[in-house]
Amino acid sequence: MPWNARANLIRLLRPDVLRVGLIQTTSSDCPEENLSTVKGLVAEAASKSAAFVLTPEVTNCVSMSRRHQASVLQTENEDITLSGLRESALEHDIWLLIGSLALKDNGGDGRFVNRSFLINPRGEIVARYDKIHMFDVSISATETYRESDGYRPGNKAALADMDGIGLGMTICYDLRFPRLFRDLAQAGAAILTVPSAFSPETGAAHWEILLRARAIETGSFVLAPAQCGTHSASEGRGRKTYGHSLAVDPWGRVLADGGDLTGITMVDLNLAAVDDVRARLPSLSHDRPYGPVK
Ligand SMILES: O=C(O)CNC(=O)[C@H](CS)NC(=O)CCC(=O)C(=O)O
Repeated sequence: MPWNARANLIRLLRPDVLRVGLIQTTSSDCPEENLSTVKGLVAEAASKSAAFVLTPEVTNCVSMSRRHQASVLQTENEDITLSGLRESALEHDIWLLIGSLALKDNGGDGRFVNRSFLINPRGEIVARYDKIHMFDVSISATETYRESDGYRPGNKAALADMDGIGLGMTICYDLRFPRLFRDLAQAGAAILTVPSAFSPETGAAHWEILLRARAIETGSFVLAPAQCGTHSASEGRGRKTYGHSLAVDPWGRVLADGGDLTGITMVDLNLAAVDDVRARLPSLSHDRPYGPVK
């Protein structure tokens, strides 16, 4: 299909081939600064002909200080990152997954939400997903996280329609819950997104193998844009993240790895691989009932 043959259909490089840009950043705890960095990277990905661009978890603000978050985070309606990146999608005529934004929640219980957005080339929000599984983990004495102290978990899976491509939306720690990925794929997802801010320790041990496992189990593409490096913090302790934004094909092959540094990783997805792999190895349709485990 030629470029822009139909305004309502996603741009393909050639039949079945979707060009994707994974953005890897080291977001600070300053939303204005992060927005300007990410807008630049989105423009760069678009100039390299990406039709679909993805940003990591908490694109707008990486902070371990609930007090600082309370002073800089905004509600969805006010958020400058959301409005700024919707403009970028429109300007560059791309689909955009904002991996997630930390937001104040209207009418919630006072906690923030960790929310992913799919934006279409007209700059409209077509899907939202609130992270379901909270990273409440003590990896070591110095490495502890209590995500549910600050964030209210979601309770709804999100399957979005990206011009006919089923997109299953997840975030970071969700990666450890394979049933969510299976449910999304069985409901029609061909691409599963896992925007992340993984810890360096668990990242080195688990990141690639879990992403590849989710791709293999579901016969889907897995796209995982990630935060990387050492995040500066004006308040509270700083934080390090693992990086290695990854694109995996439905056979479990790593198509691209963003390494340790900020920037864009471009990758072309041959969408026909989804049907091809699922036809050759149809485990996604081979579930059998087995009753409760006793
Ligand atoms: O806290 C925020 O502002 C945004 N949330 C995150 O960065 C979350 C909770 S700390 N990170 C993860 O889920 C990493 C999971 C991970 O590293 C693993 O599963 O091993």
